[in-house]
Amino acid sequence: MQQNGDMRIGILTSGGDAPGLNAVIRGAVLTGSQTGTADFVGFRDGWRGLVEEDLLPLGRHEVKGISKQGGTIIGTSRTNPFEGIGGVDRVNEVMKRNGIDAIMAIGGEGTLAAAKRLTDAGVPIVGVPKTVDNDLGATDYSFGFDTAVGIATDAMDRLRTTGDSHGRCMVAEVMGRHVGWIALHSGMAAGAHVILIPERKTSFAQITEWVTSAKDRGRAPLVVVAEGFALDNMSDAHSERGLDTFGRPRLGGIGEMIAPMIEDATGIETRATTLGHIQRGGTPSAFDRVLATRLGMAALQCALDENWGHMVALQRTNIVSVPFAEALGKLNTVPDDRYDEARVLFG
Ligand SMILES: Nc1ncnc2c1ncn2[C@@H]1O[C@H](COP(=O)(O)OP(=O)(O)O)[C@@H](O)[C@H]1O
Ligand SMILES: O=P(O)(O)OC[C@H]1O[C@](O)(COP(=O)(O)O)[C@@H](O)[C@@H]1O
Ligand SMILES: [Mg+2]
Repeated sequence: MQQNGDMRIGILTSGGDAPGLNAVIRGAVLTGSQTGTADFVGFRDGWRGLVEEDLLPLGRHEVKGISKQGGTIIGTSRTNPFEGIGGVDRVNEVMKRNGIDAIMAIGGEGTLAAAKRLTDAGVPIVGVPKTVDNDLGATDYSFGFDTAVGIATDAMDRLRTTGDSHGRCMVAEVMGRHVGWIALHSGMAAGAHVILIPERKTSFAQITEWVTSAKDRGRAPLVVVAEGFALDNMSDAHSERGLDTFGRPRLGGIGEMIAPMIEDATGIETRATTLGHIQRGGTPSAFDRVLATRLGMAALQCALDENWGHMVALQRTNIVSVPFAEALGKLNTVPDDRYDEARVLFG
């Protein structure tokens, strides 16, 4: 690891939490301490802690044993760093007063968009991609996704035994606002008879055909649906819970919506389960802990190299760094051939 003297870095976690955030923090903090290259402070609750100057110490002691803990020990929020008392001048002032040389921002596309605006204005920031949905471009996988898939698969295995016992159709709704990676992977792993993802609008007639064909073979049909899925006659994803703090529709409820429709159309008793935030909670998988630790270590190196405006990413098995613009350029959607491959086994 390059020695750049002591750099003081402020870490923040922003946006929805994801299992592995703590492992990123630990990876960066321990490496800085071990190599004598950097020390760290935390900003509480994402950009809020930065603009409101709400800091906490982040040394070896604070990160002891946290890579197996879900959530984030420094808190998260959806504060916009440009709103209220925020803005570039305020960020510079808080950094200067606290002797902070650089910021490590761990977040999804919203957080990285904010980070890009600040970096473009001269604030030294490096990024770490975070998304359970796995929807960020430029990184093959992000931590949290593997854990979410594991939790969803376990839930579906359980839904299948109760579904089999009653001969029911079970509908499982999983996360996935714009992309269907969690649905595709957990659905394949659990042997679902139907997988519905935001990238592929599907007719209700096609869904009932798959459900009926599975039932006719003596199976209890399992339908996996991503929260962002829309039927081919719907213009937007189903939303019935108002807006989030950033003004976006809160998704969820498509499973509950289609379950009675399936029952009415096929005569098969149908139940819906929404997995919701269970997918984001608790212990990260070993894969996510390793990925998150490596990303934290690499993000520190990115800062020591003064590679501002870059985020670290997993490409094949390597950790690389890419400009924010590249990461934000395009969503990591499920390619048609991956969906078509799974579709062969539907019904
Ligand atoms: N273009 C932007 N400019 C400034 N702040 C932004 C921008 N986009 C998002 N943000 C801030 O970053 C926060 C986190 O983004 P969000 O999309 O909610 O989570 P994530 O980073 O997980 O994708 C948002 O609530 C918002 O306050
Ligand atoms: O309930 P919250 O925190 O507003 O978040 C819900 C959204 O966050 C997500 O879990 C995605 O989070 P990521 O940004 O980690 O991909 C979506 O699947 C869901 O729509
Ligand atoms: Mg987001």
